[in-house]
Amino acid sequence: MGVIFPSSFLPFSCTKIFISSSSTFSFSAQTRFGLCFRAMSSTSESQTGSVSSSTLHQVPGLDPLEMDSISEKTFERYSSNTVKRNGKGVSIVWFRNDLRVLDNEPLFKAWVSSEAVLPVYCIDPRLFQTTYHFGFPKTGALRAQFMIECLADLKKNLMKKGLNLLIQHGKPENIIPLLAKAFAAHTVYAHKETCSEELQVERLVAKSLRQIVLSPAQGKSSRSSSTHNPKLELLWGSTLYHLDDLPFSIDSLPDVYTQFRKSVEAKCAIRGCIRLPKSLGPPPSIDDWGTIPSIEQLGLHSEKTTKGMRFLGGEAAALGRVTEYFWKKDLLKIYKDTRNGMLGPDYSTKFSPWLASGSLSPRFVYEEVKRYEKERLANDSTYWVLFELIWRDYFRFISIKYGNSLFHLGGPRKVEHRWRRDEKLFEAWRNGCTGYPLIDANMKELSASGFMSNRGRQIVCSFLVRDMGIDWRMGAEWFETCLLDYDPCSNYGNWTYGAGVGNDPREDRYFSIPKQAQTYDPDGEYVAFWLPELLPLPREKRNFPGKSYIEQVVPLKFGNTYKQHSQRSKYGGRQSGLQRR
Ligand SMILES: Cc1cc2nc3c(=O)[nH]c(=O)nc-3n(C[C@H](O)[C@H](O)[C@H](O)COP(=O)(O)OP(=O)(O)OC[C@H]3O[C@@H](n4cnc5c(N)ncnc54)[C@H](O)[C@@H]3O)c2cc1C
Ligand SMILES: Nc1ncnc2c1ncn2[C@@H]1O[C@H](COP(=O)(O)OP(=O)(O)OP(=O)(O)O)[C@@H](O)[C@H]1O
Repeated sequence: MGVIFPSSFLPFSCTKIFISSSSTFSFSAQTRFGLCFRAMSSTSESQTGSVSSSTLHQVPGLDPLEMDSISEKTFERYSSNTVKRNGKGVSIVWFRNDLRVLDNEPLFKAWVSSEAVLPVYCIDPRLFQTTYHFGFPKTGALRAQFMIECLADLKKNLMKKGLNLLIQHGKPENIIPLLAKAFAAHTVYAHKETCSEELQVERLVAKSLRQIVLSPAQGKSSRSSSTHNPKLELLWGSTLYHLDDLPFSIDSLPDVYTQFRKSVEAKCAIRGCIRLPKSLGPPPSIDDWGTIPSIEQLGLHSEKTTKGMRFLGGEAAALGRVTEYFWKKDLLKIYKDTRNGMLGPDYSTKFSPWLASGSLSPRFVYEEVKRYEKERLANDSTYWVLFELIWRDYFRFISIKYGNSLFHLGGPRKVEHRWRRDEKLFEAWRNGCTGYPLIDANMKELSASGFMSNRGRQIVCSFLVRDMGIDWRMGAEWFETCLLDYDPCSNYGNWTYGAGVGNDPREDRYFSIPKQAQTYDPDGEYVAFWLPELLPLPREKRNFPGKSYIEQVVPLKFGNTYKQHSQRSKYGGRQSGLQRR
């Protein structure tokens, strides 16, 4: 099919970047291999006590050949010889936040229903504009880099399956219909999203496809004798439990997590992963498949992670991380005991960046947990990973039920509260200069690596909204910029929880900094890693450095020391301290 394409273009205006960059780093397969990383041993640093403030961990800590071999074997294990193709003409797969081959239903359906599949990814300029209220970069450089790596790996994996990935720069509603017309595609398959920005794009794509008229003579796609429009078929595929299998309608989805979890666990089964044939080819004939952009072409400056964790984007890395965490390091069996850690790659799975980009299917994680339980052991820890993944499901389904109120100041419960928008305080929080080492270390980790532990996220969220009294959406939007695993449902869902405007049965989720420091960083290893100036202090002083550290920008709501805090609580302070879940 010798069709001439609209050539790639870059309609982006340069976005202001908030995090400064000291060096340039342009991704290529070669540079990825060439980077110097220290591989992790099977125990985390916090367990061994050997913290070096310059440590950089690649996640996963596997070499590229090992990752390739893991993904080959996994694809092999998940391929099917029995599925049959029975369609005509061309179908399009519009990739969105589902940058994977394994367990990808749109890809499967497109293959079954056509003679040729055209996989497309549109680099949407809106993703590189600014956040809704406070004008931060919508996508920070580290997540953009991660996305670039995901695209490179997706292209590679599709090529292994006999296809390719067409990369186009522009809005899907402009590009997809042009392609549908050029290839006389009968259907565009994609995964369904739930938040209004993504839903709006779906509506626009559907609308512009309706304006494309294909004659019966166009392509081999027409099954009828009359003219027709290409269809947009949206499929559910981002959660463990399928939307259609929920035991309640979305309107009556339980607001309380525990009720939601118990109900789905009792009444729903998790569907098996979709199995694809070994080859999905041939693709339609295309002269120019487009190029994966560099970070600069996205209007951003490259940033290099030099300490902490450096996550590799892509499905091969995602499958590698599952293998590393479950099978190689055998960490699944202790997950529940380690998951509240903050330092190093091994206290928790670190699956979230790949889950958010869709390079990893939660159903695949489920099947791996079950395999591990069968082949190694089943305990509270093996179950707890699923428990946490159900939180992810919960926030996604809540986003359908509550729509935009998830993003509104009063949250789903429409809570009235006076919030501050003190820029100076916010800047201190964002830059990690609050005078509280635990807050500062976490915020520095976020800026430097695009990641923060769940414990850290809860602590810095509580500090911003409770101790500083700042509009929680400022924090949520900053997380939106920085997080590699940014996902609107999990991010805004957790922030509404932390701000007390979500559906949390515990209304005042206050985290006492001194108590959190004493419980989760008793030797100050975490804070000394991110704030090396604290390293010379005695371990018990690192979280309580007094005048030897920068001045505290606000007092704590319930006092500055753990002791004081306990006394106040006794005399009527709100419930605080350890907030495990
Ligand atoms: C204020 C705040 C903002 C957050 N923003 C995001 C976000 O944008 N994207 C995101 O994926 N997670 C978010 N989380 C949830 C959680 O912090 C991360 O999913 C987790 O830290 C990722 O690390 P992990 O993969 O090692 O998690 P693990 O502890 O290994 O958990 C396994 C998986 O379970 C899911 N999960 C665990 N905890 C939660 C949770 N509280 N909510 C939803 N899913 C969960 C994640 O998919 C995670 O990968 C946020 C939490 C808070 C408190
Ligand atoms: N994927 C997403 N990422 C971040 N924010 C999102 C996403 N999808 C939707 N939103 C948020 O949803 C909100 C939609 O705002 P909008 O004002 O259009 O909603 P609304 O319900 O009409 O609000 P209002 O009632 O105040 O007019 C914005 O805050 C926007 O940032």
